[in-house]
Amino acid sequence: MVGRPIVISGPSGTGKSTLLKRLMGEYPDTFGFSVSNTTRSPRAGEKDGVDYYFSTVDMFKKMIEKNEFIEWAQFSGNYYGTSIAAVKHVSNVLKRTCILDIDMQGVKSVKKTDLNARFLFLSPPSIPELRKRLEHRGTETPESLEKRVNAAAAEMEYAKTGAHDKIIVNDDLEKTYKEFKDFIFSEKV
Ligand SMILES: Nc1ncnc2c1ncn2[C@@H]1O[C@H](COP(=O)(O)OP(=O)(O)OP(=O)(O)O)[C@@H](O)[C@H]1O
Repeated sequence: MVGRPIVISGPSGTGKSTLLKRLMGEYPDTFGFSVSNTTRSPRAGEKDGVDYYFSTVDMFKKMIEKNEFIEWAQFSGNYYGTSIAAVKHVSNVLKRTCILDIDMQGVKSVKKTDLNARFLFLSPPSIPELRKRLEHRGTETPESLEKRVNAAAAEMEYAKTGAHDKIIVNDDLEKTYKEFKDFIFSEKV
C-alpha cells in the first residue's frame, strides 16, 4: 500500500540523513524522494525527470506564481524547487510512499497543500549535543556551524507548537531508528 507522504524535519545535524539512509537500505522499493525542479542546465548523463525536472526560468517563474512549489530557492543564479506535483508523482505513478526532508518553512508550506502528509520532527537531545555532532561531522565552517545552531533554536520552538504528529529525540541511534520505523509504519488507513 502506498502511504501518505511523510515529512521529516528537524535541525541540521539532528540525524535525518542517517535515519533515511538506513531506511532506504532496509526498504529499497517502498519509499521514494521527489525529484526537484531546476533551471540550471543538465550535466552530462543527467536525465530529465530522474535527476531533476529541467525547466526554463520562465516556466519556473510561472510555477512560483501559481503556488506550485512547496519550497524554492535561488542558488548561484539558478532556481531550484520541490513541486507539489513531484511529490504526487512518487505516490501516484511510482507507487511509493514519498518522504520529504525539509525545514520549518517547508513544513508550513506542505500544510497549506492537499498532500495530506504526516509530520515527524527529529529533535537533538540538546543544542550542545547538536553542536558536537555538527563539529564531528566535519562539514561546517565556524560561520556555517553558528548559522545552523541558531536556526536549530527556531526549529525547536516551532516543534513546541504541536505542528507535528510525532516528535522523536535522537539520543541513542538504535532506539531512535526503531521509533522512526514505528511511526512510519503506523499509518492507519
Ligand atoms: N543518535 C546519534 N548519536 C550520535 N551521533 C549521531 C546520531 N545520529 C546521527 N549522528 C551523527 O550526527 C551527524 C549529523 O547527522 P546527519 O548528517 O544525519 O544530520 P541531518 O539531520 O541529516 O543534517 P542536515 O540537515 O544538515 O543534512 C552525523 O555525523 C551522524 O553520524
